[in-house]
Amino acid sequence: MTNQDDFDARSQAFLSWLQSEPGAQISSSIKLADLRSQNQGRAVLATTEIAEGDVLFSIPRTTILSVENSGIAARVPEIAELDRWTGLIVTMMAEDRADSRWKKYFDVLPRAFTTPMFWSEEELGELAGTTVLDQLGKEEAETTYRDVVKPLMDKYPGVFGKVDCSLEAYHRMGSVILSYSFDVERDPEDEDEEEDVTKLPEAESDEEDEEEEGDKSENAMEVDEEHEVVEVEEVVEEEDDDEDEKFLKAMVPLADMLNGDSDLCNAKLFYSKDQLEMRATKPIAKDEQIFNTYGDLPNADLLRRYGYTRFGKTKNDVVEIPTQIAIDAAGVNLSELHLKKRMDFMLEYDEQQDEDLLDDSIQITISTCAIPTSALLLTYILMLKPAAFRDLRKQGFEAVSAIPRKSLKSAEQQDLWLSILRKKMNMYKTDVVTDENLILETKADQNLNLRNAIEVRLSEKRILEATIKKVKDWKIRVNKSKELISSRPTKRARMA
Ligand SMILES: C[S@@+](CC[C@H](N)C(=O)[O-])C[C@H]1O[C@@H](n2cnc3c(N)ncnc32)[C@H](O)[C@@H]1O
Repeated sequence: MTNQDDFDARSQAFLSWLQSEPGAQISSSIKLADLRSQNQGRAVLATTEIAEGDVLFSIPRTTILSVENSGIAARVPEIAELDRWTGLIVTMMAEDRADSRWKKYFDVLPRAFTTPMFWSEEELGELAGTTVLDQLGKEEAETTYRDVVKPLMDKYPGVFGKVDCSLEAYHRMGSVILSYSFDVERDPEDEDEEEDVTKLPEAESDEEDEEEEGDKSENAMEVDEEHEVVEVEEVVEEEDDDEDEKFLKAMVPLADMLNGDSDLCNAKLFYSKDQLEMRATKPIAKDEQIFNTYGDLPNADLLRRYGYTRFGKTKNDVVEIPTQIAIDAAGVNLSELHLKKRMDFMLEYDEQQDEDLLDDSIQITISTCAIPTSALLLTYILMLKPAAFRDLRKQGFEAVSAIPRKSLKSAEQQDLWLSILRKKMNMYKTDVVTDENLILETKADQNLNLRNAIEVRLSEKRILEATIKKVKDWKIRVNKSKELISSRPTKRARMA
């Protein structure tokens, strides 16, 4: 059998299996297609014109692959104690066998990935300076495998004796879940009407949360009173206990065969009590690809989670500067004790005012290319002369919020931020000009990983370049503000 025949046969067998599941329905207006030549794997295409609101397919809740639907948890009670993520990994490792109910589904799930989790050390080196490396979580995952997953599998040879229990299989399932799973609300009937829409477990800024909410309510469609459907979110990674209770981490066959594109998204998954339904959210032309959205993610996140980048489409990109770099630079003249006092003050400010001066990283978005006010406040407070800091502390947190914005853009801050931005720029392996040349000669079909790495790091460096220019252009009215100490390290600090 040729590779192509095998690919097509798997797609066909998968669709036949799904159609045979009681209650499952797949419209004849869609088909699975092979877009491997475009590095997009399987994809769903329209076979006819589709109207907005049309149901493309409907999957019973009983068909989804989840801890609850698999019989494994009944034989391995410890699975109930695991977090949703690890629980599903362990369940899927046990289900990945010839006689599994989901065998035909496993046959179309990937066994190889283009995500950096599977890159060589040399390839990872190409991502130096980007946030992808910090957020990879490979060591953490391997610790969970060693300390939790492997001992559990060894304890139940009757369940795991004949399946692949290797670290590779564990990483593979983790990656499948990261890029294919959904968070499905467990029991929509228990919810207040207002809260029917699934929420993103990952904490975004308040502003973004509000936007998400608005978006979802707009998209949530009601069919009729008994058959209410609400939108299901593509999975995000972070966990907390509430989310564990409310949302089921699940693999939804066929729903996960839609590729993602936040600009071209024309379908969404909605749920009712018993079914999950993929519906067109726009009119779709014959032969058009049907896209879901994975959210407005920066290319760095698309690469880390899904193994692709949107070539040249950078509108969601961000640069993240570790906050520690700003603290080290701005606090260079402070003794350990004084630095601690200021940090404590800001920690309390963050808690009480719901601000994020001391987040792990400072994010500069491509849409602003500007230092966030919270970051300017952080370095401003660290650079205050001792008497000015004592005054500020005495006046309390309202005085922090009332600091005039123009004081934040002083000559001292300008010097400091230019040095921070340049430091971040120097963390990348190459400079902008080198990458601009390199990207032209690095073809995706010849070296996809390198091409993706260049897409991510070049965009980040361009954001930094634009931000440096903006900071240089700050309109500084007073030459030297009296309340700030110079950002330049003193002799004592430099020697230390
Ligand atoms: C939920 S699956 C979609 C189905 C997948 N194409 C397949 O063959 O099984 C997500 C994966 O599809 C690929 N993918 C999704 N959207 C893509 C896009 N816009 N461009 C390139 N690859 C994409 C990535 O490999 C991603 O990890």
